[in-house]
Amino acid sequence: MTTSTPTPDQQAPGTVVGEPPRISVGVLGARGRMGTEVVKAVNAADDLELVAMVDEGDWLFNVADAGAQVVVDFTRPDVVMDNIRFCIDQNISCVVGTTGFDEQKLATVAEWLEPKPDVGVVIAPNFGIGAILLMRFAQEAARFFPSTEIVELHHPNKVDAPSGTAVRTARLVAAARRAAGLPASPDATTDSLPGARGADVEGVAVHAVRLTGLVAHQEVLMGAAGETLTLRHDSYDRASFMPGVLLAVREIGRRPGLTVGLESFLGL
Ligand SMILES: NC(=O)C1=CN([C@@H]2O[C@H](COP(=O)(O)OP(=O)(O)OC[C@H]3O[C@@H](n4cnc5c(N)ncnc54)[C@H](OP(=O)(O)O)[C@@H]3O)[C@@H](O)[C@H]2O)C=CC1
Ligand SMILES: O=C(O)C1=N[C@H](C(=O)O)C[C@H](O)C1
Repeated sequence: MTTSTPTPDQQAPGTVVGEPPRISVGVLGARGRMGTEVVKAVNAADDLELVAMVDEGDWLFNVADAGAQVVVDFTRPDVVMDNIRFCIDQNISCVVGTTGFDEQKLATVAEWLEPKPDVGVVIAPNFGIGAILLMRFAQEAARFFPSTEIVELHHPNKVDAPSGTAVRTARLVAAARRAAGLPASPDATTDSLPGARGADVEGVAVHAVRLTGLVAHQEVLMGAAGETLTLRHDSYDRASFMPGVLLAVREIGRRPGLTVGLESFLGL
């Protein structure tokens, strides 16, 4: 099917001719590592308009006063819930990349959204398309391997460990293992030094490396008798997260309620 823009004489009476209205976007954590990149990406997009930039100590009402329709949050796990609550109260949809969400926090956000049928919130631990695909591949492969461990590797200033992506990947792998009726992993969990075997996320060991020079990387290692499968994703630049963030900003107005992960926005 081909489409063309109607000329003024073909236009229905009362229809305004011209570009569709731009989506007004506010950024929380705007001067942070991710926020800076989001500001750049929004400014470069013809269909989006940056209307507010908020950091710690700034007046959060700025985003509402500026008429933001969508807020993007890359702040800190200890402040993100207050930000989401504020936005929902103000009928502003949210695209949240900040990490630190457990089932209880997700349920709380879903509850806040119940009386707000026009507000959407998407909470995604990773907006990188490759990272999202890695999670899906790990979920698919998990049932074929008795052993799975996850190694996540990040820049030294990361605020949390393990990463939100690694925790979500481990939970998806654990769910796939349970669904397939796999017994607990056969791998020894004893460590002679505390921490040597990593963190236990629903029976999946997660190891966190922090290293100058890295950005965001993850390996999922799976083992069976005589073979291993290694899935690896590397974000070498924070630009890698931007197509996912912009997709979420454009889509969230059409997706009321809570969405966890970007998978459904990608048709996965
Ligand atoms: N989902 C994804 O794809 C990705 C998620 N992340 C996650 O995003 C989060 C941020 O990461 P990163 O950008 O590296 O962190 P930074 O520390 O670089 O940025 C956080 C920013 O948030 C600001 N901030 C702190 N408190 C508030 C507040 N109450 N309101 C508004 N702004 C506030 C900070 O300001 P100040 O410095 O003045 O305190 C800072 O500018 C982390 O949870 C990280 O894991 C990161 C990359 C990708
Ligand atoms: O803090 C980061 O940098 C990142 N945080 C997210 C996470 O914790 O999973 C996403 C990505 O790994 C980068």
